[in-house]
Amino acid sequence: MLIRYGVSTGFASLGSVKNCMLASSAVFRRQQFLIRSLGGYSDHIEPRRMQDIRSMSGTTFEADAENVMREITPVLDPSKHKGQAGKIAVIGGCREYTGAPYFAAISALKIGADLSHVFCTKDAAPVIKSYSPELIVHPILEESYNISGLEDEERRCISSKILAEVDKWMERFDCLVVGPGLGRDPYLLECVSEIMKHARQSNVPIVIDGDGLFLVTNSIDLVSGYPLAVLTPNVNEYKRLVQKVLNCEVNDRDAPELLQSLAKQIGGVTILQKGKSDLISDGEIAKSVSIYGSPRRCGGQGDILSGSVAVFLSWARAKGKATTSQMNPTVLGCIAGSALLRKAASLAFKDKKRSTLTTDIIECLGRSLEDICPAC
Ligand SMILES: NC(=O)C1=CN([C@@H]2O[C@H](COP(=O)(O)OP(=O)(O)OC[C@H]3O[C@@H](n4cnc5c(N)ncnc54)[C@H](OP(=O)(O)O)[C@@H]3O)[C@@H](O)[C@H]2O)[C@@H](O)CC1
Ligand SMILES: Nc1ncnc2c1ncn2[C@@H]1O[C@H](COP(=O)(O)OP(=O)(O)OP(=O)(O)O)[C@@H](O)[C@H]1O
Ligand SMILES: [Mg+2]
Repeated sequence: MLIRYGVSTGFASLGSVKNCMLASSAVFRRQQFLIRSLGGYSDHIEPRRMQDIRSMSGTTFEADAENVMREITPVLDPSKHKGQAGKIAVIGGCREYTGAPYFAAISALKIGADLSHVFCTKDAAPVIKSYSPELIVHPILEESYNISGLEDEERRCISSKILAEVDKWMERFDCLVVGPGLGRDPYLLECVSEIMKHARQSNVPIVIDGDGLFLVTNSIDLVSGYPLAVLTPNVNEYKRLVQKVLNCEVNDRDAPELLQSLAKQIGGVTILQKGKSDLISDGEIAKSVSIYGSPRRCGGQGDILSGSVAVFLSWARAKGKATTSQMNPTVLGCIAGSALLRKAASLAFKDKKRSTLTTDIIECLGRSLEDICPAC
């Protein structure tokens, strides 16, 4: 028997700035949100799903993260060749920040990607290389201070050389991570905008974090309507994004609804809102990951997350329709990346307590994944 559920299926209105400000009926909005979260596109809802919807009104959208990981993590098959488990590129690393791109890139390898590249500024490259021989580091990006005094034509020439260098590799990458330790130099960000446009033309997924979010918040067209874009904002980055796109303030009461409407408003990108619980939405469904992590808030954990999401998203895409959950691969990647980081942080904290650092968490990534998906 089908029950007529008297609400419109359209969630688009929630995405509008107007609705954000005129949030008059919390109950009505929650009903709409819950329907979408269950993947409901019809206005006919079966009784069991109605019950599900009611039971979810305590905002329990917890993802079955371990099953997601099991489903998308590839088996270690001797017939596979180098590269098939993932080729990731991090665009980040400048004079100030060398740790962040390293954390993202090395995390991708520790989880199981085969190759991890870093495209950074010339100053940052020797430092990042010295952290690890495993990373392939391209010293190609330029900041304004390095090209000051050059004519516009010469600057344009340098930009096109940078772009050509990244393009040589682009088609080979399974995912880009844009932003960890990128800095905010205007000339550098202009080049990175072009790199993102090329990635988009080549259908390469892009995880955007840190200063990449600063860039995207001010140039939302770079990601708008691109379903392979994943934004991973922390508290500050999320506030800035909401203010810019929805023209309203963040309010904890309707957090999942607001997130969902933000993702929808940016044309169906996936957003992983980091916090005490990580909330994930692609504008259609919303999930949370609340596995206990660590009370240590040392810098760099978001960088691990961006590298992890890139790997899991690549794996989820490679699985294609073979996953039973029917969820968007970008959402699956976010769920798995968030859960793994939290597990690793919890393991590291057990051992190191107050002295837990990001490098300790990275050392626990392998063991955390092994507990859920044994290699053999
Ligand atoms: N080792 C490295 O190389 C690392 C480099 N990194 C790179 O740095 C770049 C800038 O990224 P970001 O995260 O520092 O900038 P942003 O989000 O503006 O925060 C700035 C300030 O906001 C505050 N604040 C933060 N969280 C908050 C919260 N939950 N709730 C409340 N307040 C909060 C806090 O300020 P405070 O508490 O001091 O006032 C914080 O200091 C970017 O490229 C990134 O990748 C990092 O990845 C770390 C490791
Ligand atoms: N209050 C919290 N309690 C538990 N876990 C948290 C909390 N805040 C963040 N996290 C976890 O830490 C991860 C990184 O989030 P965080 O907000 O530190 O990112 P970030 O500020 O971008 O980090 P980074 O220092 O790398 O830039 C999140 O995925 C989340 O799982
Ligand atoms: Mg960050």
